[in-house]
Amino acid sequence: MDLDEVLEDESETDQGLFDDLLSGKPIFENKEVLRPSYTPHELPHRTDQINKMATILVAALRGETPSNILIYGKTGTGKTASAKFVSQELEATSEKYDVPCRVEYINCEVTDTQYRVLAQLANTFIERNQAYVEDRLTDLEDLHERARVDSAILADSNYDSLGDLQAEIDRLEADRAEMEPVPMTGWPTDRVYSTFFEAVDYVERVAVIMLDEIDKLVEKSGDDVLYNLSRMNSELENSRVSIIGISNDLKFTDFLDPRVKSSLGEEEIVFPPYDANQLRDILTHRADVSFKDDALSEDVIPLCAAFAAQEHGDARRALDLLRTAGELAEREQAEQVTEEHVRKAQDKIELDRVVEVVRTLPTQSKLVLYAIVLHEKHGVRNINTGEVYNIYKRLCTEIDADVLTQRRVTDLISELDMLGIVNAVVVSKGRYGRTKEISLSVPVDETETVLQADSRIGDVGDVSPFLQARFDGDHN
Ligand SMILES: Nc1ncnc2c1ncn2[C@@H]1O[C@H](COP(=O)(O)OP(=O)(O)OP(=O)(O)O)[C@@H](O)[C@H]1O
Repeated sequence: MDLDEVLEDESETDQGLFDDLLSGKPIFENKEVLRPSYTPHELPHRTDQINKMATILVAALRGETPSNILIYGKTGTGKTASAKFVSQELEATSEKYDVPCRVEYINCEVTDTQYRVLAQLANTFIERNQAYVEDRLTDLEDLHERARVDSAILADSNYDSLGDLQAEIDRLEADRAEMEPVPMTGWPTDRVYSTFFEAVDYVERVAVIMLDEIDKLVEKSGDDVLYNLSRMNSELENSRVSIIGISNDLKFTDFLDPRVKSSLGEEEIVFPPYDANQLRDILTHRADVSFKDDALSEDVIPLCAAFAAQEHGDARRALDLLRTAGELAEREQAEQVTEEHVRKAQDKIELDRVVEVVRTLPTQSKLVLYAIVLHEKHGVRNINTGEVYNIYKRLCTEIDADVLTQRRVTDLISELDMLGIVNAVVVSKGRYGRTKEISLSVPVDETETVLQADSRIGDVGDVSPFLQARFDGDHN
């Protein structure tokens, strides 16, 4: 087949679906760098916090117990990224100097009960101990082989005789047989705790336990696990445990037992929100690696930084905006990312947030919201609670759901208000008292689509004739 034939042949099978998309100049050099999962090697404007953490944790490298640390700061202020960066450095240095030091990271939003936290810790240390025992056994069995040929080599070891050596091998094998992982449910908590305790104390080491989103753990399961972890050191013989707690919520320690509170908060490090200039630096650092040269027009980074600074200085939001703006430009096959793309990205992120919030509402709240949406769709705004309630009741009957009292519905409306989905303002009606005027703060069509995607709400039949009559009656 010559070239012409190949081309002709290809044109028959290849519809050019991807060619168009590939033909534009690429915007990104490496998009992964803008994703939340990426841990940056450089964290501008966090030097003070990183140095402070390192000054406290260096004790671990001296074989001492580092003070416990509590890290506070709003979302997206670099707490997790900084703590992970310091942990990686700590473990790397501990390997370099052969000091046994381990950092265990636990995300308490996922691992949110005392049982799960202890089980995860126990299993990690059991795995480490198993690896340690395997290595030791390999070395000792090798020594045993060689000593059987020439027992003189034992003089350089810790063993006086082949019998001693064999006894140590037997002991390790017995330990190995006993190392049983903790199941993810089913054991009494005491047993999980003592298994973790024995696992961590099996060899000499400093274990730094990093509890990210620690406030979620306390909220869900109380402070027992923190109490148990913080008093372990007085009973451990070989190892030491130190805790780093990370929290968005400055007030969560109010709920702690005073002993836990003072032990956990031995050192406190605050991560303040970033201002627009700092966000600009952070974005510039990341953009250098993630975008092609000249892919960003001049005002893109300052605008992303300004938008994110308005939202409590959140670096995650700033990076999301930059990545989404880049993706929108890529989709349009634009040569450059522009201010317009950033504005569209801002709208898109906001809409995604709303969709997520609405999608995860409980059914009753969805019904109340649907009642408000239906009013808006019929051009009726600023309705009062009674009007919402009437349609809500009708919707409940349609899908056979329990009908809540008007008082409960009022509470649900307040919750929707707090989530930023509706706007409920109290207005005075003179001598008729005060009433709430409720309107939707989010786009009506998208909200309706998300609500209808719920299988129960999707079952609502055609309510428009009923609604039309009602609206006509009430508002004309
Ligand atoms: N100084 C910085 N330099 C570079 N990237 C940063 C910096 N601070 C934060 N980031 C990035 O911002 C995103 C959010 O940071 P991080 O997860 O550390 O925030 P956080 O304070 O732990 O937030 P949350 O409490 O919501 O978990 C991550 O992608 C992180 O890499």
